[in-house]
Formats: sequence, structure tokens, C-alpha cells
Amino acid sequence: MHLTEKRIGFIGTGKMGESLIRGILASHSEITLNASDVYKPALERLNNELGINVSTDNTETIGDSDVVVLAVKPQILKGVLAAIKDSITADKLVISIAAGVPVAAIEDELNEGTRVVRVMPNIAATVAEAASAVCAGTNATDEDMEIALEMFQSIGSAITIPEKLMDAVTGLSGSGPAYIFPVIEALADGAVYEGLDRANAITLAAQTVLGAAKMVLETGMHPGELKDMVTSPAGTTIRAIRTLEESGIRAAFMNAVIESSTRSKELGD
Ligand SMILES: NC(=O)C1=CN([C@@H]2O[C@H](COP(=O)(O)OP(=O)(O)OC[C@H]3O[C@@H](n4cnc5c(N)ncnc54)[C@H](O)[C@@H]3O)[C@@H](O)[C@H]2O)C=CC1
Ligand SMILES: O=C(O)[C@@H]1CCC=N1
Repeated sequence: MHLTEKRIGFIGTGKMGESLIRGILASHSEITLNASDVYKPALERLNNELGINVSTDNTETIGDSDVVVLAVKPQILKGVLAAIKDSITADKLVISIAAGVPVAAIEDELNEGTRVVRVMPNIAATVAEAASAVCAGTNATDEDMEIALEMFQSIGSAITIPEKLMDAVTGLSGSGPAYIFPVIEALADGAVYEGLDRANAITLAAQTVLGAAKMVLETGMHPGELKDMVTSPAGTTIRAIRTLEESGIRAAFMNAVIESSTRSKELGD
């Protein structure tokens, strides 16, 4: 059974729900997507722009779906689960993308035996470049994991991990795009300071980040080795590297990942 044979329902069409919907539709235009939210204008916009089925009634969306993606905030997930429990019948696969919320906490709110998969994607799903990690719940079958991996691999890359590493993944790739957007803005600021116009500065900054990422992924070389390829003796780059190191760039990014992971753990308490 492939993803395209499944009807997918989204509970919550906020930033991440919409990002997933757009990414999945871009790679599977024929797929049936249903979505519900408490905010009607957002649903109407999605219906108008993308032609997906929408409802303000979560149970209606679930009734019409084989796979149910939970895309509401972690803080309200428990209440949402209590309200939809009876509509999550044994034939449905539940996928949660809620940061920090353990599979066990979701299973506890649903009927015994419910098949749950937990995923941490990121906002780059919008452009089919998400980095996602997937882990199986107690009752998830091999086919459930295949469906989840197919879904998230269709909108970027997706790996399988043990659940204990989900907080680390949340700190790295779940939150990660938000660490890089200010980097792009700041790189552009530097060039604007030196006289480049803003639009060109942002284009060059973003393409530089994209190109560097692609080199890591496609050459398989260590990032340090790639850095050395750019860094000529007594050249321009090493002057910049020294000032970045003096600013504590490595500790700053390491600490960002660790802080986000810590918050993810707190959300699960
Ligand atoms: N924003 C991101 O980059 C990422 C978010 N996540 C996770 O995705 C989930 C959603 O996050 P965002 O989209 O950022 O939040 P959001 O606040 O943009 O979206 C949540 C949506 O849920 C809707 N909602 C509230 N109560 C509801 C109910 N009872 N039934 C149906 N819909 C309801 C809201 O109206 C809103 O549209 C969270 O659990 C978050 O941890 C995971 C990875 C990345
Ligand atoms: O900030 C958050 O809590 C969510 C989870 C990962 C990215 N955004």
C-alpha cells in the first residue's frame, strides 16, 4: 500500500500543518487531503488556493481519512485527543508532529491498540526540503512506518530514530530553520553595510547557505575539510573565521540546539 492510496487528514492547519499540506500536494497532486482547524478563514483560504477538503469539525476530517496528522500545539494536544478519541478507530494511523510530546502520552489518551507514529519535521516542508525524523509507537506496524517515511521523504529527507533522540532532533532540525534565517539576514546586512543592495544581498546570502549545505550532503566530505577548501593562507576567509571564532559562533549554535532540546523535554513533562 502506497501513500497515494491513503486519504490524509490534518488536525490543525497552522504554520506546520499548511507547510506539510503544501509539500505533500506538490509531490502528490492526486492525493486526497482533508483538513480541520478552529480558525475558519485559514481553512477557506486553503480550500480556495489548494482545493483540499476542509472542515471546522475534527471528527469529520478524521472520518474521511486513513492517516490523521496531529498538527496542533503540544500544550493543547491532550484536550484535542480527548475530543477525537472515539473517531480514531482501529483502521486509522495517527501521526503526531507535536514537539516534545512522547508517543506514550498520545497512546494514553486514545483507544487501546491505536497505531501512532511520531515525527519531527521542519518548516522547509513548504519547499519539499524538510529534514524529518520518524519513530514508531507501540502498535505501529512496518507498513505504518513505510507510509510515514514515504510521506516525509516526499517532502525532503526523513530518517528513522529511537524516540529518546526526538528532543535532540527537535533542537537541531525541528527548530533549526529559525537559527539559519537570522544568519542569512545578518550575512546580507554585512554586504549591505559594504554597499550591496538588499535584494541582491539576500539572494547571494541564501544561495551561499544552500550551496554550502548541498556540498556537505553531496560530497560526503567533513564540513571542516570543506571550510579549509575556501580558506586560503593569508586570504580573506581566514580573517572572517577568526572574528567568528572570537564571537563564540560554535558555542552559540551548540547552545541553541541544546536549549531547544531542553525545552522539548520540558514540553513532554
Ligand atoms: N512551526 C514549526 O516550524 C514546527 C512545528 N512543529 C509542531 O507542529 C505543531 C503545530 O505547530 P505550528 O503549526 O507552528 O502552530 P500554529 O499555532 O501555527 O498551528 C496550530 C493550529 O492549530 C489550530 N487549532 C487550535 N485548536 C485546534 C483544535 N481544537 N482543533 C483543530 N485545530 C486547532 C490553530 O487554529 C492553528 O491553526 C506543534 O505541535 C509544533 O510543536 C513541529 C515542527 C516544526
Ligand atoms: O518552536 C517550536 O516549539 C516548534 C517545534 C519545532 C519548531 N517549532
